[in-house]
Amino acid sequence: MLSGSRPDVVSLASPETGRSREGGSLLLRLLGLSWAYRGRVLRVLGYQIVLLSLGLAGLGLTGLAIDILRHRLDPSNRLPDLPAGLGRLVDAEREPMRAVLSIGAAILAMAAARAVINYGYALSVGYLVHMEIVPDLRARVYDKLQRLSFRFFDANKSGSLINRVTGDVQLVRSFVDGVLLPSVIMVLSLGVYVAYMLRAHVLLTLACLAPTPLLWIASTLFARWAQPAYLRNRELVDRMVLSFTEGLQGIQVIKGLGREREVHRRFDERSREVREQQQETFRTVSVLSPTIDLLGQVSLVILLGMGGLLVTRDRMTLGQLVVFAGILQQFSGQIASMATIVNTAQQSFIGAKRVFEVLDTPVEITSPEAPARPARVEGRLVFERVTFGYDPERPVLHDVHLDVAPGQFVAVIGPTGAGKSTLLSLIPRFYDPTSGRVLLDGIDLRRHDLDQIRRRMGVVFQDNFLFSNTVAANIAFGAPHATREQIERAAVIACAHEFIRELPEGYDTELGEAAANLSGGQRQRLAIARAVLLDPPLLLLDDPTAAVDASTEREILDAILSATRGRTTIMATHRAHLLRRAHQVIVLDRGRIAERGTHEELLRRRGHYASALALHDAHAVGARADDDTPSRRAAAGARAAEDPA
Ligand SMILES: Nc1ncnc2c1ncn2[C@@H]1O[C@H](COP(=O)(O)OP(=O)(O)OP(=O)(O)O)[C@@H](O)[C@H]1O
Repeated sequence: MLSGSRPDVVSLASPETGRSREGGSLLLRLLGLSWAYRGRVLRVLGYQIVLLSLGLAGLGLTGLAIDILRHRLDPSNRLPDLPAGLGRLVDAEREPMRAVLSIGAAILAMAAARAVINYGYALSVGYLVHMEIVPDLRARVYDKLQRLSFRFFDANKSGSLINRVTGDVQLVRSFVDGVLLPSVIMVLSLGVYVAYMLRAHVLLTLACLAPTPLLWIASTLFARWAQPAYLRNRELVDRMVLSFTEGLQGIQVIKGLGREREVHRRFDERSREVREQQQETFRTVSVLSPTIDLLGQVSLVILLGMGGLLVTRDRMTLGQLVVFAGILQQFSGQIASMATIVNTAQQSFIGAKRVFEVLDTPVEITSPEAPARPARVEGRLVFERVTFGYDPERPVLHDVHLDVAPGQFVAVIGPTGAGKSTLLSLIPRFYDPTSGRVLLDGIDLRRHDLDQIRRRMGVVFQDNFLFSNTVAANIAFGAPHATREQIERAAVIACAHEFIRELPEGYDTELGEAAANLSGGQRQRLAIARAVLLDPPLLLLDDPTAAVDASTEREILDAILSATRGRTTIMATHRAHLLRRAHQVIVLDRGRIAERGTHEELLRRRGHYASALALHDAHAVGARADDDTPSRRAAAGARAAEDPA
């Protein structure tokens, strides 16, 4: 026997648990992710190496021009050696101005080349992050969310999930274009600059680089502060997004109860929390950049003092000092960009942690390695001593036994919270039992191929989601390759064909968001058509008449009865019209089967069943609770049984 799956943690890690996975492993993982795009990353770096070389060559040429001019003004100053190509074209000794102008033209040509290469670089980076990394990662997170089990969605708020697919994926992307590429470029440039400076003057270089360790200290201190601040920010944004989506999804209730102001105020509060936290973060982040900038300027002051001394003592030419200063300025510029890199890195680590949490969550409900794939499903369904709890310590179904023969119609009735929906949700394996087994045609559901069994079950809920697409596409949602004939046949079974034909464009009519342009009864019939499209041997209906008013109930009842014909059907319902037609009625009470039998048998017993029917009847007519004595309930149950619908 298979044991029930009981993962202890499906909730995404809290900040505390998340911290253990920080640092090195996160960085390695991000590097691993970037490795998948190494071709384009290398191309982008190639562009940068060319840009760097051109920049350095331009600076070197500027130094040459200055030294040629110095020699012209005072011939005792050494005339620099021109690069071979330029030396052959012009004699700097005899025609210094021509030499300077030629150098100027070369610098201009190189600047033009840099502009073109910069354009190619920008395009390449844009393509890499926006056309490759973000869509790939978003698809991976979305795909994982689709495969995760209901337990995961019970434990995690939609605001946080939405934010992970949208904002956090962008933060992960920023690791590539905001951290990895700039860091490699920075290290490369700094390496070249330092080599260049060392060649010009070792002591001067070491003196100028003396403040550099302070930069690392500043960055480390910042990183330590920033991680928790950025994590808190993501959580606050989660709450704001949740408040926003609830405001949209619950708009009917909000307006119905006149609570717009209250809801607006709550959203404002969430938004204010984000704003205030961001403001605080911004204040601290803003200290980093000037600090690093200031340290860079200290190097320049050292250069001016020491470099000036070297020139006056003729240990260095003025041109060399100018080139040195230019390179040091570039060096400081790169160091200043470190502030942005460190800041982006902290944000991308937090985003990555949250994205990886989703990607790493184990998929609790899966197919076995070698699943049973029976060619035909007869539809015999057996619950064998099934106990289940959303929290395994607190079962909501206790020791449930049930044997449903192929083609039988079983109705489940019971007071609210008795466990009817829960019982139904174990059949398509939305959850697995904590103990016991559910068998389909004698095989444990957990041994079946998950997709195959789900495709062989039609499911209709109390309130069914329809997509903003055509009527036909909605009916064929579970079977996109269904023919128009199959779609229409399903609609006929669901008593929906007539009203669909009367829609402006029939089956091609576009439904609005959540099918707001249809009535409740019409929406429910489309859901029934969707469930019966591929003629599933099993049909599960969870109180399908609950969300519709009395006037549309009759047409749905006909649709339901037509859909159940010839299939094993399990339906949670309180409708006497349906209960009377069930082969077996199960009465659930606090997660246990309290009674079972046919409608008539159970009515005669005047026990739980009669009470449950009566309770429903009493609610339906708005009876007062204090009238709800057992004898009244039984009598009302008998009345409900007479009710044709
Ligand atoms: N996703 C969930 N997570 C945790 N507890 C849940 C979840 N869904 C239902 N429950 C709890 O399980 C118990 C059974 O709920 P269930 O929805 O199965 O009852 P029901 O008989 O279908 O009720 P109703 O007639 O009101 O739909 C209830 O106590 C409910 O609070």
